[in-house]
Amino acid sequence: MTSGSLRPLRMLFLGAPGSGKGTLTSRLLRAFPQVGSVSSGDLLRQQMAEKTEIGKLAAEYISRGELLPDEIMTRLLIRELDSRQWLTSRATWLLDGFPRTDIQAISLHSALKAYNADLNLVVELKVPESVILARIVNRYVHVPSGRVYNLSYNPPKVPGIDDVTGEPLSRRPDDTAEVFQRRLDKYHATLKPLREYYAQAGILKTVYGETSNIIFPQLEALVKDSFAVQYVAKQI
Ligand SMILES: Nc1nc2c(ncn2[C@@H]2O[C@H](COP(=O)(O)OP(=O)(O)O)[C@@H](O)[C@H]2O)c(=O)[nH]1
Ligand SMILES: Nc1ncnc2c1ncn2[C@@H]1O[C@H](COP(=O)(O)OP(=O)(O)O)[C@@H](O)[C@H]1O
Repeated sequence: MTSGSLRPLRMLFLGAPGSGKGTLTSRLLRAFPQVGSVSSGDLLRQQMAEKTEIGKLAAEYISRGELLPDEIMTRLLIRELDSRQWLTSRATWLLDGFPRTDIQAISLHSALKAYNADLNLVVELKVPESVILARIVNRYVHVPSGRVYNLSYNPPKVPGIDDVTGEPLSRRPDDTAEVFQRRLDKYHATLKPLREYYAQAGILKTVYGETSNIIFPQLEALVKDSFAVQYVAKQI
């Protein structure tokens, strides 16, 4: 149910690579159809597939498990939010993968403040590293849609083929054990100041679990109870 007193949801997902941000975002959007989402990683992979200038640059950084420069990512994401008409106090959206550094968080805050459209919920996913390392080797993605599969957890109906479009799935160039470890190290290095920034702002919440099925109900409750978002029947 929506109510006048509750605010539109503007949420950021924080979580280690492979912790389930993409998976949980898809489930949240099914439960709350009004919410839109932007994944910075998906945006970059689409740019890479289209071989744009930024896509070629992204390929270099992503293959090394390094973060792209803050100002490039901030410009890309603000442009994306603007193109979706989300820079307004009435907008409801979810960000996955950006901001990822405190510099990006400060830049996003100053951009959104001007529209009275700032983030009002940051959720950190806490999943044991041993669990996520095992997932990465089985991850397949459908780049155009951002849909995520896993050979053991949620395999495609037809091997190597996206369930919805019938287009081919692909492995991510940064999902090798070596590059993944670098991304994990980078995540830990950038998380602390980012977590402190949002804890200071009073909008940081944490959800825990070894599986997305354990985490999802925690997420659903966080969103349903505090924000003006339409909730459709429980997702099976
Ligand atoms: N075994 C298992 N795999 C999962 C679970 N949740 C997500 N996955 C898979 O683990 C991989 C990482 O999930 P993803 O949503 O891409 O994580 P992200 O990198 O944080 O966006 C994907 O292949 C998912 O299909 C889970 O609860 N159990
Ligand atoms: N906000 C960002 N700042 C800098 N680089 C980014 C950002 N978002 C994504 N990237 C680049 O794209 C890669 C893939 O991002 P993403 O799909 O979010 O990966 P994961 O969630 O598995 O870490 C990152 O490892 C990084 O190289």
